[in-house]
Amino acid sequence: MAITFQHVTHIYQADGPLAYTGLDDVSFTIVPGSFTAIIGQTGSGKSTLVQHLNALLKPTQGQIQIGERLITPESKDKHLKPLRRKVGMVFQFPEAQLFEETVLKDISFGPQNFGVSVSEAEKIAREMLDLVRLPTEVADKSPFDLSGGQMRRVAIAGVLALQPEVLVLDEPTAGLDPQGHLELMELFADLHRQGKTIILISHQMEDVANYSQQVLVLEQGKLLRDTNPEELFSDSDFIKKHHLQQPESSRFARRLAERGFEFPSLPVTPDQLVQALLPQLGEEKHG
Ligand SMILES: Nc1ncnc2c1ncn2[C@@H]1O[C@H](COP(=O)(O)OP(=O)(O)OP(=O)(O)O)[C@@H](O)[C@H]1O
Repeated sequence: MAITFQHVTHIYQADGPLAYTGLDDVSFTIVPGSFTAIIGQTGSGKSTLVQHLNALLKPTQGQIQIGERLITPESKDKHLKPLRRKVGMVFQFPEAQLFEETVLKDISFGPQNFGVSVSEAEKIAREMLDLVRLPTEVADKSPFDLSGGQMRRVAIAGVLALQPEVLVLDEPTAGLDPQGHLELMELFADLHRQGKTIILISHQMEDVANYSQQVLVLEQGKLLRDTNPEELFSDSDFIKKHHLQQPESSRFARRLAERGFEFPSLPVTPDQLVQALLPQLGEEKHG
């Protein structure tokens, strides 16, 4: 399912004295099956942008094509259920939205809400537990008796239970320890390999470098760059000017090697990596 924003502007409280432009004339396309990172300083419009992906917010101007569905400022709130099923949203700290008395009931709530029978929904829920790598024993526990990382997996399993084509993740690893962080990122990478479109809001440039194929850089509601990690992190001036960080180079360098780039022997500093890559990027672009 492709997603295309065409000149999308979103103004909060557009008719009042406190009108504020959250997104400003933003255009881009996300192709099916891609892994897109959305980055930018706090308040740059990342959450505003992703809330348009399942029409929680609608554009004030412009339009958005999400698969077959066109969302315009005039779109009504009716018939959005199919879209909301196709685009799964994992908000920040999703475990705060757990509410059922058992893990199984929590995960099967979504499918049941979409008309799936209780037994079928529970079957899906068990499959999702496996998918997010939680042991089957947790099914009958209260979600509130689990660790923070496990609770988050339950919440993500609840979103995945609707079998969305697109998974939107708003800082999904915030507050997790490094191991929990890595395990979740690897889970998203697996889902991506299985064909899901992944859209990730992240402040962690390491993840942007290691997992994404497309990077959208926002600043004050404007789309500054629609690029890829190789080009983005090769542009030291842009990185400095917009207060972004260079990722640690070693894993990123390995990833570049897989794509046929040559790089200096490890370990390398980000600057050495950039110097080694710049000419090669030029060659890739032009020939
Ligand atoms: N409901 C709202 N009403 C008015 N302004 C809002 C509303 N929601 C967000 N904003 C403003 O829109 C701008 C973009 O907010 P948004 O939450 O999209 O940023 P963000 O990039 O996701 O930030 P963060 O990294 O802190 O989550 C901010 O200046 C914010 O204060």
